[in-house]
Amino acid sequence: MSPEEGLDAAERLVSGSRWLPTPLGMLLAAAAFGVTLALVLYMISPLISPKPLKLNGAHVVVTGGSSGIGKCIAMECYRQGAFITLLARDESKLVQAKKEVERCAVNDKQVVLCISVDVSKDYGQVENVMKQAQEKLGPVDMLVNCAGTSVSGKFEELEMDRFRSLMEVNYLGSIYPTRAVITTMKERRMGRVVFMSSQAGQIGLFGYTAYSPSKFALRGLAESLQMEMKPYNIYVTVAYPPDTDTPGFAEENKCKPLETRLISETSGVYQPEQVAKIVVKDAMQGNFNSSVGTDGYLLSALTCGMSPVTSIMEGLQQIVTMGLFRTIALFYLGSFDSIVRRCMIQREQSRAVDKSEAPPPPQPDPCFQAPPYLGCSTHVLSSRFTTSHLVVTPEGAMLTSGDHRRAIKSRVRDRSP
Ligand SMILES: NC(=O)C1=CN([C@@H]2O[C@H](COP(=O)(O)OP(=O)(O)OC[C@H]3O[C@@H](n4cnc5c(N)ncnc54)[C@H](OP(=O)(O)O)[C@@H]3O)[C@@H](O)[C@H]2O)C=CC1
Ligand SMILES: CCCCCCCCCCCCCCCC(=O)[C@@H](N)CO
Repeated sequence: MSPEEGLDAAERLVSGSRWLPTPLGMLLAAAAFGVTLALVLYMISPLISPKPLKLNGAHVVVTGGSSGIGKCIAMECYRQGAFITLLARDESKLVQAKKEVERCAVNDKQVVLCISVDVSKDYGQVENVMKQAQEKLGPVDMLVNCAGTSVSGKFEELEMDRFRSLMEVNYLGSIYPTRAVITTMKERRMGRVVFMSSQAGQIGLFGYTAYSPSKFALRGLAESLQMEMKPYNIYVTVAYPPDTDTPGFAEENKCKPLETRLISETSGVYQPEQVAKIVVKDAMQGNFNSSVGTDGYLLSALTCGMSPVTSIMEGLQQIVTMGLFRTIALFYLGSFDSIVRRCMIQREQSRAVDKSEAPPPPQPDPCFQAPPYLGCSTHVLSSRFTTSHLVVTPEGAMLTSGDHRRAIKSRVRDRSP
């Protein structure tokens, strides 16, 4: 080879486009790497995921099992062959729920037991009831703490006693039943415990100064308990449902501030059957987190904090999406603040009109918690995410769009002579 030829060859090597990565080549390599990584992660994910619990023949205790979400959870478990104990206070509701659950039987050995008890008052009583249930149906495989209630209202208008009573029912009412079954679960080295929090247990909202803390508390309890119980193969699930169409929800709506209503509308209203299906599936799989709907998914990813992960995919998703979701969240927060501000301005304007133009309105329904307004005007409260028509009636009621509006209308009709 002459020196010129050698130089030529070297030049070809340096500039040799055949060997240098092209953009397409780089893309392919990245894709191959991504696919391999996903495959490896998928293969090792069962190593950190718990072994699913089979419900066939299992004993499931559902507190608050006589109504709403709790009743639907009991029905869902019964459909999978479980034996059920329902706990709640009102005996007639329990008997009615027992009948409904029994209709979901898949074999003729299944039993529904119901016992009346207040889960929030006396630990001794709750312990006794759990003993009775375990004597009849065997050790508890899954405990679903669903007994709970909600009250909304402005901080300074809520009765002082509410702050204590919500903490008692929603928080202590979950501690007592859990404490009563956990020792046996540890001995058997198996079990599932579900806590029913709420999306309002992930974000503090206008009107929920008494309710939200009682649901946030469950998260702290669940994280601590999970760390203690993991070596015993006991898995804890915290469920964070959005508004769900239940008797409890209907009751709550009677006295809900407009702001709370408008903000909650963001994530919609779900059916208890939908919520129950998701919660039961997550509990069986031993997932720490159980969320419902798109907003539920966003909220859970965003508020994962130091909570345990139960699959590698879940962890990866959290890592990748955190910044983006926080950005979206800032827009949501902005829109919630704007709802609150507009409602306040609205009230102040109506109050001013009220002062300048007497006659005094008829007795306002204290449940609306809105000062009496005069005149009938339509305003539009809108944000990027919520658009609702706010109608101020002569009686002082504020009507919003959709179902709430119809519901309130009928209430207004009922009240008028
Ligand atoms: N519906 C919703 O929009 C949402 C609800 N949640 C939560 O889900 C759970 C169930 O709600 P939902 O189905 O709407 O409620 P419901 O009011 O329809 O049912 C509540 C159940 O809990 C029982 N209960 C209440 N207090 C006690 C008590 N002290 N001791 C024993 N049992 C009690 C009730 O029976 P009894 O009164 O006879 O005792 C009833 O069986 C609650 O914890 C709630 O906070 C969370 C997010 C959204
Ligand atoms: C990326 C960020 C996404 C943020 C989405 C935020 C959505 C907030 C909606 C909160 C709804 C609260 C429902 C409470 C339900 C409840 O517990 C009561 N109904 C009980 O009766």
